[in-house]
Amino acid sequence: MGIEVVVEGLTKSFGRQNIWQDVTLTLPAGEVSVMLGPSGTGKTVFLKSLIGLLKPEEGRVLINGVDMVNSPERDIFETRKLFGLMFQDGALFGSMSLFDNIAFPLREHTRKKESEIRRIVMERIEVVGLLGAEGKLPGEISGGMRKRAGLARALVLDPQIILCDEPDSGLDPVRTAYISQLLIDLNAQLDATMLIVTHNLDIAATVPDNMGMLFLRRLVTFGPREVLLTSEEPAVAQFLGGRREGPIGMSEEKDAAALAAEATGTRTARPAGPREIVPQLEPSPGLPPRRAVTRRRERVLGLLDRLPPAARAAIERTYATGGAAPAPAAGSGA
Ligand SMILES: Nc1ncnc2c1ncn2[C@@H]1O[C@H](COP(=O)(O)OP(=O)(O)OP(=O)(O)O)[C@@H](O)[C@H]1O
Repeated sequence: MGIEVVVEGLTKSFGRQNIWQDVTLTLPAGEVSVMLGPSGTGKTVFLKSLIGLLKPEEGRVLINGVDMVNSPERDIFETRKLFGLMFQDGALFGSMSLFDNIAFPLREHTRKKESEIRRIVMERIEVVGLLGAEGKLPGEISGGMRKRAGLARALVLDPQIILCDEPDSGLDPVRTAYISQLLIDLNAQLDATMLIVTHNLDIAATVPDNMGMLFLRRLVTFGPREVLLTSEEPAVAQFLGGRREGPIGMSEEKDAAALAAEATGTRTARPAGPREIVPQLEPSPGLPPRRAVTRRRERVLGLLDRLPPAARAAIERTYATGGAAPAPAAGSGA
């Protein structure tokens, strides 16, 4: 089963530029979580901080008792082996075939024989639907295939924590839907803890068990998906509605004048419709059910008293219908 990741009071700056401060959240073991946020809010910096590639000035990231910020490098290096990383562009070596790209972590970090490496690589290639393409160079395949190859490479060391940075970037809506399904299928097969960074509203609506959002150097919220999906926090509602009206501007934050003008002149603005919570994706036929589902249900029902009323009602509806039927979100979400 995947491993819980506990983030406590994390603050990161580059020189005088603060990226985010006091970020506290827990990625529940084996569940799928999504981190949303406008461009430049430090989502990639957050992923890199979780694996200890960037060092926040304050706070801790606890994984199996190792603090990825402050523990000795030796422990951080060992713990990093628990992770599978999928970067935005697939981060493949251009001169190597897909097979060699995917085999790379095994050749680099293990002493496995070539026959064993071949077995593992071909298994992962099959999981991501790339059988037959293993001899091709990254430049000979589409962006979607490169992403899937990047995902296959992230999986060869049997990760217990998988981090995906914008798995949808550069993909059309259909390919994005396939990637969404693949992420859920992987979770069903591996039971790994997963964190996906994305701007994509379809992924946000259908994939995660939990969701958070970074905005204005803070974690706006993090919790069961229903909390964010029913949130009336202006930045969350604007982001999920994909609207111009609201506190998020072209360069992250609107100034006061722009907000005031908007407040007096929005009569012509597109009205916000009610938000719906669509059902979460199920694993593809033939795959085992996600083990996270039962654990999550218990965990979330235990949290109910502490959640906002709209989220509570949405969770109760989800579980009353076995999680399969759509449930309208309470409130319009501004
Ligand atoms: N190594 C670095 N040194 C200095 N500044 C950095 C470094 N890495 C990231 N930054 C800055 O941190 C900020 C956040 O970057 P990051 O890539 O994490 O944003 P993001 O939310 O992932 O954006 P996007 O959604 O556009 O990918 C940016 O202003 C970026 O310039």
